[in-house]
Amino acid sequence: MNDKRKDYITWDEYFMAVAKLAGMRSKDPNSQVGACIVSADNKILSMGYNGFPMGCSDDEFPWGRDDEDPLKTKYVYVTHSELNAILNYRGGSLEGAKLYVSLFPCNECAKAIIQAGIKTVIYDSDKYDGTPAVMASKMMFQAAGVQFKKYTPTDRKIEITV
Ligand SMILES: O=c1[nH]c(=O)n([C@H]2C[C@H](O)[C@@H](COP(=O)(O)O)O2)cc1CO
Ligand SMILES: [Zn+2]
Repeated sequence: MNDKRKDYITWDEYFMAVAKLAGMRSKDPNSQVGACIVSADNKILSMGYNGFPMGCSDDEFPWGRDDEDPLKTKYVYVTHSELNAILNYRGGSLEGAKLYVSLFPCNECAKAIIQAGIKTVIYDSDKYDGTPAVMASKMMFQAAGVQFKKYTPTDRKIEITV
């Protein structure tokens, strides 16, 4: 029994699973998004999920998507998972870091990702591909030299009992 075990999870599986675990904290009834920021040498630096800013109650602010009054929708209040992960990092620079995220970043998050110095984005769902927000993100990432690559799912099911 000198050999190491063989069925350990890969770095990509680990960090995407951590991103999705963070997303499980989201109160959004429609899209739960999680993000995990990792250093170039594979150390987790920060995590985040989509939610309302501190002091803005999950029970009082609206979670709806459609209303003629934009103030009655979540969109004007919610902080995206990627921005939360960037803002949750209190350790200094994110230059050269990688971001794992369960949904392709919108244009506002893309701006923050670029300005934070994050150089690689690994995403899972791209369900808003083709929308102006995602098209703008992709254009900005390309212009700024941020690599983005789709996470390749494996057939491994990661289950945790807590
Ligand atoms: O990059 C993202 N990161 C992120 O956290 N979100 C959040 C904002 C909202 O709470 C939710 C999107 O809501 P919906 O799919 O119902 O439009 O996901 C949305 C995006 C992209 O749209
Ligand atoms: Zn966003």
